[in-house]
Amino acid sequence: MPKQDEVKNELFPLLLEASALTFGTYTLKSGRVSPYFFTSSLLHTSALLASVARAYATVLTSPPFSIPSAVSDTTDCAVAQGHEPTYDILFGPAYKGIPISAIVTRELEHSGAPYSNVSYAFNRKEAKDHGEGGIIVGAPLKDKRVVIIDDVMTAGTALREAVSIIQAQGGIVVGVVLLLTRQERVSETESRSAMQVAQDELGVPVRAVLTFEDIMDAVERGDIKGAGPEQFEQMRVYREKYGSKDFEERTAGQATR
Ligand SMILES: O=P(O)(O)OC[C@H]1O[C@H](OP(=O)(O)OP(=O)(O)O)[C@H](O)[C@@H]1O
Ligand SMILES: O=C(O)c1cc(=O)[nH]c(=O)[nH]1
Repeated sequence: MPKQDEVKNELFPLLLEASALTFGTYTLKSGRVSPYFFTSSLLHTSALLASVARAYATVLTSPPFSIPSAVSDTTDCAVAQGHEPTYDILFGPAYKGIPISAIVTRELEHSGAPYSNVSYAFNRKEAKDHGEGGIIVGAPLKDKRVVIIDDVMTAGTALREAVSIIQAQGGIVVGVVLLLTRQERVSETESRSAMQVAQDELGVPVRAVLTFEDIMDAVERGDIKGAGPEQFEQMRVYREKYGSKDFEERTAGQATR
């Protein structure tokens, strides 16, 4: 089983146990009214934080975020020296991205010497006008390769804000890693997902440990306490309204295979 599927299988039941996924009526940052909500702020125990950190770190230490290290030619045959990161900094957008960027940076220390200088940074939602001032906390971003780490992506507003903050500081966005992509269209006029738009426009990899499809499948199987056929139908209707084009294309492709 691919490493990233193993991570998903380990993490998903823990998220459910922590009630990080709930069903009801929720107004989102985008103004959309959703029948489900993912609350990463409930992942606050040391055991859960450890699992969350491992999940992100697994993605970040695998291609395309990590690449084989420079080969050594001290002998006639070149020998690969493991992997090294393609990034210098993990950036967590305020607020929920903040603890995540810190715990994942800490977790990377277990991945060997090439990761020991990976740093974290995050923004303040309001600029500080005393002390060190400014809106960035953590590593300076100028000329650094930055991966954005967030919990969930819906319409991509938080991601766009993070990209402009990083670019204004002279940083270079080289990737995005999320816990959950809700696979929604960006807007009425942009039917691609926020994830696809970010990949197309920034030209960088965007990955999520879990997808909306994973949640739908789990609800359909009856694996989630408090979510049955009624919730499945509400999610189906919500997907009709806000599902992205790339999501539709993939499910159509699966149906014809
Ligand atoms: O893709 P989008 O439509 O932007 O929605 C997703 C964003 O919304 C939430 O943050 P939010 O800013 O609501 O709150 P927080 O301060 O609790 O992190 C979430 O943590 C994502 O960052
Ligand atoms: O789009 C959002 O605002 C949003 C969705 C979600 O599932 N969880 C969250 O924290 N924010």
